[in-house]
Amino acid sequence: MPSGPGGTPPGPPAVRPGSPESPRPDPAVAVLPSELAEAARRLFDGRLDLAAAYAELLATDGVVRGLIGPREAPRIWDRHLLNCAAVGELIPSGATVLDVGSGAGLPGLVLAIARPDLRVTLIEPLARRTVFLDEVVDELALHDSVRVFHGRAEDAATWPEPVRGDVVTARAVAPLDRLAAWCLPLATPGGRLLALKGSSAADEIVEHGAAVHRLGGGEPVLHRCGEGIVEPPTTVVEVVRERIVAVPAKGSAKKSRGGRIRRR
Ligand SMILES: C[S@@+](CC[C@H](N)C(=O)[O-])C[C@H]1O[C@@H](n2cnc3c(N)ncnc32)[C@H](O)[C@@H]1O
Repeated sequence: MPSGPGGTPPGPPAVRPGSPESPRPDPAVAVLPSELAEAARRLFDGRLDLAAAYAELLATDGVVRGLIGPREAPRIWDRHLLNCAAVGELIPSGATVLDVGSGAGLPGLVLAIARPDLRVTLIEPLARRTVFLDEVVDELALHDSVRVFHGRAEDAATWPEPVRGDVVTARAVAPLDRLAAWCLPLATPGGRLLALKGSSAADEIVEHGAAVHRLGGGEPVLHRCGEGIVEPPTTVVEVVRERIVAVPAKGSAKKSRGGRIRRR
């Protein structure tokens, strides 16, 4: 898979909402292609209808509102839903998952759909995106397992009410050193960062391994998820939070604006 900016996998390119590039697509564009049906059945099991409903929301409202590019709509299943769901094989049963930089819900909402045993928090600083995420949670009735945190990962880590997860996921958000700085403080001790990466994953491990270690992470491990199910398999860098290191004082990094979790 080609890499996006910062050595990340190519997330859906954003377009301006309401621009002429983003007319409302025909929902039929999100229909599951027959050649992917078996993979989708394996990954979503009894929740395939829910996955199809999310695919349609992404390919219609998600495009119209500029959350994903119009060219992504026909490849929602292979590049986005199946690619993200494959990561579930690295997540233990009943885990608490934080998805940093969820955007339109990738991979967090996909994992919540595929794995009803998980408790998922979607962390996203842009209001336009959290409004969409809240609406999808409503529409798909995922309230019991999904909550949306409106704010940056750095804010979630230092919030008075701890936001912590056994697993912290991130796709197309930042290079590995920055991800480790944002995500390791959100992992419970012994918990893990799972960074979905593109073809630069191995190079990033070499480049940022020392920084990851300084931030309390163990040696990064490269995984290929969904072998024999999705093509290409999803490349994931796993980092265990081995040590607790002090979080830099607020204000020493990028200025933070606080965050909130919408409660129901
Ligand atoms: C390229 S998008 C990827 C979205 C989604 N993960 C995907 O794969 O489609 C990067 C997302 O990271 C979010 N983001 C950027 N900095 C962040 C931070 N410090 N904490 C949490 N999210 C952040 C952005 O708002 C944006 O939604």
